[in-house]
Amino acid sequence: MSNDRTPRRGVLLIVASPSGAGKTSLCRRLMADHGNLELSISMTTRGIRPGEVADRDYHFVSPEEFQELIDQDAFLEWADVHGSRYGSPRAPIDKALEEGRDVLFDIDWQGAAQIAEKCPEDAVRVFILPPSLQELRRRLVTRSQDADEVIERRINNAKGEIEHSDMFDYVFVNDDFDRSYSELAHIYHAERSRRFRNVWVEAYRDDLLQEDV
Ligand SMILES: Nc1nc2c(ncn2[C@@H]2O[C@H](COP(=O)(O)OP(=O)(O)O)[C@@H](O)[C@H]2O)c(=O)[nH]1
Ligand SMILES: Nc1ncnc2c1ncn2[C@@H]1O[C@H](COP(=O)(O)OP(=O)(O)O)[C@@H](O)[C@H]1O
Repeated sequence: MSNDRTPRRGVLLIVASPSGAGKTSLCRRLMADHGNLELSISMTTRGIRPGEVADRDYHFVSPEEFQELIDQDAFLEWADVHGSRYGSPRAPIDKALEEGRDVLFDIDWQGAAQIAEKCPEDAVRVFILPPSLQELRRRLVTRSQDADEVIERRINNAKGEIEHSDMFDYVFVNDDFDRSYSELAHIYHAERSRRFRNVWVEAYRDDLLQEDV
């Protein structure tokens, strides 16, 4: 019997939340724990923050470069968020899927909707809620990477984003970090195990049925 677990159909795991609810921290840990999961590194026109690394956290580009990429149809999805443009480059996603890997997206509800429409079977949408808006503010202030007016803008946008949580497949509250991480990891594991993604199972099952006992 072969132990080869390919071919398989990859998961497009989309994690969204209002800014500050904790999606980046949860996604980083999920990536660290799962070698087969690749983070989709977005392009953005926003400026780099202290502590961020270009091409690790985002590909930082000018508005003109971003527009050129739209014209070339280089994005699986893109959207205007908090006054900047963000998009998921298509090529690395296609490559990861071809190689049997899963792809993780830290994107907003607009991007989640576009991917779910284009790839309805592969997309799994997870929305993370904050324990309260007051706690959201506290986390944004504690993260201390944004100017005061940027934080206010993000808090003002939070309700609009939370309103869209009803289009997501899974929703949970990020109160205790470890408990929330376990919830996210369980969702990923269950989705990864779905039969239709594990294309190899069919041949494996046939081998089992033909085995002499
Ligand atoms: N549609 C879309 N949204 C993105 C993409 N990359 C990031 N975002 C979203 O843009 C918003 C702002 O992201 P960011 O500037 O990193 O701020 P943060 O959420 O406070 O860490 C968040 O909701 C991200 O999930 C992308 O490629 N496409
Ligand atoms: N469960 C949690 N409890 C307390 N603080 C948290 C929790 N999850 C994340 N944080 C902190 O909140 C801040 C915002 O988290 P981050 O992951 O950057 O959010 P987002 O990517 O959604 O904007 C960070 O300083 C992070 O360490």
